[in-house]
Amino acid sequence: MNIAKVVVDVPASQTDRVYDYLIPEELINVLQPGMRVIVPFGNRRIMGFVLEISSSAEVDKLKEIQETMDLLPALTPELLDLGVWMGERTLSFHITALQAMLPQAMKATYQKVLVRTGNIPDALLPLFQEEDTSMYEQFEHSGVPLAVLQQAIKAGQIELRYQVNSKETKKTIRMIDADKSVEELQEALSNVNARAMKQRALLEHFIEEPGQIAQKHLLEMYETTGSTLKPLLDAGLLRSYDKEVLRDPYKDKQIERTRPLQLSDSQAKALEPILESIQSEAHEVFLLHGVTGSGKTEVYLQAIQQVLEKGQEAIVLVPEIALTPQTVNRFKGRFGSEVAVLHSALSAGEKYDEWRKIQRKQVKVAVGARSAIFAPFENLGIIIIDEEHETSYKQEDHPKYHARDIAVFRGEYHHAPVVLGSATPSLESYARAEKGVYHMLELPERVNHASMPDYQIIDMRDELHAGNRSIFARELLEQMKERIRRKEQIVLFLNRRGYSTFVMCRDCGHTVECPHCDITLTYHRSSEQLKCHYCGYEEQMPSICPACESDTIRYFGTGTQKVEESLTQLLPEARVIRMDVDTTRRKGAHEKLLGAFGRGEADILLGTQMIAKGLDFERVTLVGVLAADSMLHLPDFRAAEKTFQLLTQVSGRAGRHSLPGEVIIQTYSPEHYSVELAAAGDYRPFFQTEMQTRRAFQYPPYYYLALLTVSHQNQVKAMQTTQTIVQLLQKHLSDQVRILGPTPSPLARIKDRYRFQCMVKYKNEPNLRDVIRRILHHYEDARKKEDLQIHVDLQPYSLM
Ligand SMILES: Nc1ncnc2c1ncn2[C@@H]1O[C@H](COP(=O)(O)OP(=O)(O)OP(=O)(O)O)[C@@H](O)[C@H]1O
Ligand SMILES: [Zn+2]
Ligand SMILES: [Zn+2]
Repeated sequence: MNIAKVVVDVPASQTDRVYDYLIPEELINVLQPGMRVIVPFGNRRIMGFVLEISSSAEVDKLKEIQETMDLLPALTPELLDLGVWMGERTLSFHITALQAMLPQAMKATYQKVLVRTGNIPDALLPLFQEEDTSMYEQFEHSGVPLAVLQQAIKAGQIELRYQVNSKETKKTIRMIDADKSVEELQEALSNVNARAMKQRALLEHFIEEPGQIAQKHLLEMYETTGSTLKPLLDAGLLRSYDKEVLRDPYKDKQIERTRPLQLSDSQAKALEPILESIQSEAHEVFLLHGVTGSGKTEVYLQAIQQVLEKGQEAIVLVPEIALTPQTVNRFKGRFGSEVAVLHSALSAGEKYDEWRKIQRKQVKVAVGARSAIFAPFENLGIIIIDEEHETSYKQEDHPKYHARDIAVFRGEYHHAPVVLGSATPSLESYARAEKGVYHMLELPERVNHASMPDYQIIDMRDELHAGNRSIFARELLEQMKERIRRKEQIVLFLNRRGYSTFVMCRDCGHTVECPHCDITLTYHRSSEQLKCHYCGYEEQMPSICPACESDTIRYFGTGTQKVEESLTQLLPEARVIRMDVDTTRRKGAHEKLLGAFGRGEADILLGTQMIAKGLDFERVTLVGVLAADSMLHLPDFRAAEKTFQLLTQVSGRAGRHSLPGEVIIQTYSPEHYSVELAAAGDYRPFFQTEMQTRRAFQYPPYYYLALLTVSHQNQVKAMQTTQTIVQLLQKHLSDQVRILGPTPSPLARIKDRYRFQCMVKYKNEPNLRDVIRRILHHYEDARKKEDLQIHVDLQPYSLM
């Protein structure tokens, strides 16, 4: 068993295979599948994953593995299997799929450090001496066999950490400890001037309470500063050093512990089959369809509790924008320090620390956005995907996986249930549940007998005809005044997607576009700049029209800033909190703003997508949607579905507790079924209507899609390549497929590259992946040498 099968970190189709390497003497019995190693490749040293240890090789002359990066596998056997499957499914390189499962910090350049975490064996003592850490290099020069170190690591006595060579990944705190015996300190104390009270106090501290203490804490305790400490350090009585700490971003927060609630009848009914699946270890996918405020989270919590009682682990996925402190606290409140949170707002280092807690089995629940689906648990008892319809569960970069598919893979592997929860399930999932592929569970009512809110749809064209040119319909303004009078709260939602503030000349109609992309520039008021959201291009807002030189060039559209200004004019008494990318850029800002709103420090919460989900505030009784149809006109077959989902979610913030809620929807398309049916608050009629459209136009869930996008600086080249690809597809696929294209992409040019696409619609095409793989292979040279790009997205969510 001295051969390792290795996938190397060279993402290209020629190298997308397994290589054999010889395991050197000192790594035999140390290397395990899932560890990363450094191997010679050509004339380079590169990283690779060990997939398997074997006794036979394909070829005779083998190169040797140079060193190992890990002493504990970075990927479990399950995740190694998943890597193969994911690579196949998403047409990604195997190495890309494997890398995607690790936290960012592990992909960067690193430095290995050994950290003392228990009583260490004698052989390793010299490495540490008095310190708690030792550079790995020292170990390499020590002559101690790797197996000894590995044993100590497995026994939890030492930990191997990757310190990324950037500041943010490593967090240390300054510690102070006595550097002399208690007797010596006592003697020193008698020599300290009696008037140096604070110095004496510090020395007395270490006499009475020997042991290390954080400097900050020590100084606070004795209400003194570093200048008191310094003479004691200089005299060698005390010593200071930095200690690495595992960051816990939620540590300092007091989170109130909660207990399981008495379930309503329908909650209990929904929980029952999930518990059964957990108990009997029979994998099943559940679709928990529950209206907003129906208590889905409580069902998740109680299912997780059962899993923990069985000694198993749980993954909970929440969309990025719903990963608010409020959401996190619901899990932390129930399971305390058993919970790790994987959130993209954390620094790379913080994320890495949370990941390590999972790897080291210090936690049992992982709550996080999409990539948390790869949490390296080995005894999973349940996977929950909340708001399962969210398109952010699909990764847009390679590997282009959907978290739902990964969840099902892992659920099958662990014989564990997967629970997909939503008030507005994706059409794909609901259709599967109707067919019996998924097990449908329903929560048709809100908890505590709270009723669903009342709806009003307001046609903004009527407002205009009646002479109202403001952003707010008269009715909405009246209702807002009323709520403020009653000391209730209001949520105002403005959908920014597809509704940007663009600049147009009133005289000639000229709009200012990005010189590199076929898209209008967006006006940013704070900097008076026009920006391109695709390539980052910026220019000064012009004062005269570049086309006709008239000075009537203005910005159009409604941004949150503009709404806020209007509110100040029309409702000067209202206290407004605005939440958008601008006001939440700073770390912790999100939490602060929501906290203030929760404490009633504002009457109106005005925001974009980020306030649509997960918020549960008792006094919110009015929700206003300012532009319901802004998304309807996007070139996306899911436009109606997304509109319906968003309207339902936002509306769901109103009247969740004892006070009744009301929703006012402003729109220019009041007759559109997605607006009407969202107002009716009924999912099924929407599902049925939308399914008919999908069937008629041959879209999912009736058909599968593959989207190929070709881009090149030369427009003709991009077009012709797409044309050839279409011909190849036609030749090699069955007659059942429909191939659309070549057509220019909706975003026809980005960063000076022209983009063309073709779309394959199919029901059953077992050859498809092979054919596409061959096409990609065929263009491999051109992609490298001529800078041709071909992107393949199977089951795409972004069609732009
Ligand atoms: N059995 C119960 N008894 C009392 N209160 C409950 C119960 N279940 C849930 N709640 C409370 O009801 C409120 C709404 O529940 P929850 O937020 O879980 O609903 P949800 O279905 O996840 O809603 P949404 O989809 O809108 O986020 C919460 O404040 C929750 O604490
Ligand atoms: Zn003009
Ligand atoms: Zn641009």
